[in-house]
Amino acid sequence: MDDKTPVIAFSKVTFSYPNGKVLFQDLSLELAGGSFYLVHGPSGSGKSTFLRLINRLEEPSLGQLMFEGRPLTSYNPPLLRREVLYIQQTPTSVDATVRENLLLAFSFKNNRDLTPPDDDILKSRLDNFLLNDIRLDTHASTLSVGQLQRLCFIRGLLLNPKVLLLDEPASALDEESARIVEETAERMCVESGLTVLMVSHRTFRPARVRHKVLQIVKGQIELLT
Ligand SMILES: Nc1ncnc2c1ncn2[C@@H]1O[C@H](COP(=O)(O)OP(=O)(O)OP(=O)(O)O)[C@@H](O)[C@H]1O
Repeated sequence: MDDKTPVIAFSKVTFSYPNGKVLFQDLSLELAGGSFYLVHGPSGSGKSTFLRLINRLEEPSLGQLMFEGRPLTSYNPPLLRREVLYIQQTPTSVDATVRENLLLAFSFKNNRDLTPPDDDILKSRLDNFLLNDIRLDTHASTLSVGQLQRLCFIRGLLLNPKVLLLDEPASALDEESARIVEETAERMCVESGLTVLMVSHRTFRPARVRHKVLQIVKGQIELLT
């Protein structure tokens, strides 16, 4: 892949749910690697669906998507989802400790090539997100929604994705925690070349990187810079 290859490309993508409602019609769009995109649009316009198309949680009815110049369909979905990571609005956990939840993806067969981080690293990540009073042996079911939302964010970042799809990552967070999540995504974009797409109803605007806005309007997406 050369520098000019878009990290994600939509080519004539049409998408509708089984009830027939067409959300995207003949959509073509290129997203540049290492950029920070805010995804805007009215409620129900398709922001979550747009993100879910990018890591194959939804499949287009027509057209195709590419990741780093290759059709999404040519990737093994679990490996694709490791590099193109979707963090959904409602945090999810398994019935286990905080440590086991953080390391969940490392137990998957497809991720056996990855080295799981040790407890010191996990603790420091929790500290960075104002979760310093949570022990790794704590059962995840005792966490609040806001704490779980941060846990899911940390868990995703441990996989070092290339593209981060954030669907309202701060919806359950207080102002300080929300800023930490948003600024961490921004810092990783600036320092590690992570491509970020963020749906957010907050007024967050990245300060260190020139962001772009993807505005969903009537089945199309306008790129505003
Ligand atoms: N699984 C589904 N089956 C049928 N329709 C769906 C499904 N998921 C979403 N929709 C519909 O598709 C449309 C877009 O939903 P989506 O969640 O992508 O919008 P959104 O812009 O993220 O909304 P919000 O800002 O309210 O979260 C909505 O009208 C929704 O009701």
